[in-house]
Amino acid sequence: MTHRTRVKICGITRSEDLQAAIAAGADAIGLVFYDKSPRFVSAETAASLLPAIPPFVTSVGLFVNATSEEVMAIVGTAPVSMLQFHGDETIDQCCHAAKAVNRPFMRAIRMKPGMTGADLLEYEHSYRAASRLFSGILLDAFVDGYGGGGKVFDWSLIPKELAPRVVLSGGLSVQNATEAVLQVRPHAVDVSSGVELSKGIKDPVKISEFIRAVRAAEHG
Ligand SMILES: O=C(O)c1ccccc1N[C@@H]1O[C@H](COP(=O)(O)O)[C@@H](O)[C@H]1O
Repeated sequence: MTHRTRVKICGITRSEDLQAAIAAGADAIGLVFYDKSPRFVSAETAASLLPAIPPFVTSVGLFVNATSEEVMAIVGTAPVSMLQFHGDETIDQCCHAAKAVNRPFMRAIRMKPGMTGADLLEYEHSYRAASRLFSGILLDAFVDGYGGGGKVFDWSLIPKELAPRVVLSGGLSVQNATEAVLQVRPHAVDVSSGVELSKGIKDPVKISEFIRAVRAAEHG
């Protein structure tokens, strides 16, 4: 049986980009609540976008070093269905914030030079043991500014046994999506800058070609 690789389109800031992602078949929509990001959306903007997200499409709120109180305030206004912690948060901070809003969460791990597959297995194990709200790890390249840098990391570092539970991100695009899915066989892929016209502005053509490239790999 072929696995259907889930696709998250991250960094949506505008209604027309949201519509394009949904029409193309995205499984998840990422909203960046990090005010230093060019893809930042306020809780109010996010709240205005959320009603257009249909059932069975997950809304993901991305946070970088936010306090539990800040997460509570944002989710109170914009009730996303899942959290993504993409900064330097500790395990305790992630678990505490997720518990405060009773939402499942993903932990982004930025692949620092020297990080090994064993480190990834250890991270996953520690988070899983720490909270029932932990949903999985997202792997990204290590870039300045925490994320959205369009940089690819060495996929061969991902242990085979971990791949089916991983969200793969970092520099994915129409050009490498098929190869990424064929090589890694991740649970899901996450893309932001690779489907943009300019920072924070998505390209509907690139979104639909990206999802088509992922689907093509599923039969490869
Ligand atoms: O998109 C951002 O601006 C961002 C800022 C801070 C942390 C994470 C951010 N985005 C996430 O980074 C990865 C990789 O993005 P890209 O595809 O390489 O551009 C992805 O998960 C984004 O959601």
